[in-house]
Amino acid sequence: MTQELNDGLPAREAALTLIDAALSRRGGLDEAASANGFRFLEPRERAFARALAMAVLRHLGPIDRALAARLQKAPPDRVMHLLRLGAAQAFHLEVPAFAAVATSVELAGANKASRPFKGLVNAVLRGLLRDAPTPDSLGDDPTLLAPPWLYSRWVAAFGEATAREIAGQIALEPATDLSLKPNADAAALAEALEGEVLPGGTLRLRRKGDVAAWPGFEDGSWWVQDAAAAVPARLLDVKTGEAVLDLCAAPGGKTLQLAAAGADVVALDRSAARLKRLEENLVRTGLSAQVVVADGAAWDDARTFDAILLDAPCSATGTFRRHPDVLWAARPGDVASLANVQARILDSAAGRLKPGARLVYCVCSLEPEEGEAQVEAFLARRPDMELDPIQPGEAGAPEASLTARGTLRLLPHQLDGGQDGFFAARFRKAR
Ligand SMILES: C[S@@+](CC[C@H](N)C(=O)[O-])C[C@H]1O[C@@H](n2cnc3c(N)ncnc32)[C@H](O)[C@@H]1O
Repeated sequence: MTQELNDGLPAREAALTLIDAALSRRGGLDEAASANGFRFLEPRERAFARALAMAVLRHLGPIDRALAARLQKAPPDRVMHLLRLGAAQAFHLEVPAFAAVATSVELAGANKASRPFKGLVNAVLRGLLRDAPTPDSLGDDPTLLAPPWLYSRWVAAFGEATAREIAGQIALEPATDLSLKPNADAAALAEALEGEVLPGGTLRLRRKGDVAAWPGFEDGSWWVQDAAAAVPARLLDVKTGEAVLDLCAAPGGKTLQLAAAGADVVALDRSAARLKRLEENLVRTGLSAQVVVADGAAWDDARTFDAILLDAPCSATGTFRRHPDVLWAARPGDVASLANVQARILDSAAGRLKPGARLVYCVCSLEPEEGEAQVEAFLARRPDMELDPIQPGEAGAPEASLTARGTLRLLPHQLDGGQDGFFAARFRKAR
């Protein structure tokens, strides 16, 4: 083993931890990435470990299928992750085949649980690289990129052709999107950051790296927010001085939009830890909001509002471009139980609106139970609420995302370069 390959071993070992955490529990990847063992790696190693784990998770379906064809029975988890890591490096990260194999074999030998499988790791990876030398020959077919149960749901909801388009986005690395403060010079920032201004005003960049070092970060001219995630707050069209409640606010991308538009914002969330990030974002951007830690369904406060944004907790299946782990950690029962939570918070939101006030409900989910079905059930429960149809081209949303009902079903492939999957609907309370 050369020194150069040895240098990459801590990052690869850390990647194994990330993969294991991502596949074993919801939120596991983020948890593992903020654990001390990971944070104390050199920044370069940390970035490499993350890139390795992402490459595995973005291509997990096809990689696992190719490996399964070479394994008589499933090996222990660590061995399976090592095989996945070897395959992802060789097929998707331009790591030379010999290095992908040698480092996986070395790491197999470094641990008691995987040591007996050193020979298997070597043989399986060598065979795979010999017989399937390109990602295409590995079978990087969109229909394999999502877990089968989720893919079947997307076929049922959107049809086979659209489900393929959606799933095809799983393998692609997303751009970085920025939301700009209204007084920021979009053209100057676009030039400085080599970005493109999208309809609606999001600045899309291809650059990677430490965003805190980019022009405009320190002076709070922008914050990172996916193009689709920026749409719902625009739909509220808030005015200076309006009383606005952001009912599931943290880490605060949408609160910043509402505050930047001049509204008097209450930013509520159940998670104090996530609200800390929201407060840091407010300080950096020089914006203000009243921050409240509470359960949005049971907040003991009698105030009513001109507008409410409810970006509800959800299965987050639409965020797979940056969080491919959500696809593999989600369980079929999650959608129904989250839909119940959403309904409770929606009802609470309706009770906090002034007569004639607006409510925007959104979720970063691709699942109809959390979107279209949630809207119909809410309207049936609340005769005092009516749908306020969204107009074509409103808020910078691609026209293809507008449904016949006047809600938005933003799908990942509907924007050149991709976007998160989101659902949004706007309601108005009777006067
Ligand atoms: C999709 S995220 C919100 C993202 C945020 N709107 C933004 O743009 O940055 C959902 C949030 O709902 C919060 N949450 C979950 N259950 C809640 C509840 N019952 N009441 C209030 N917040 C809740 C979570 O802590 C999480 O921060």
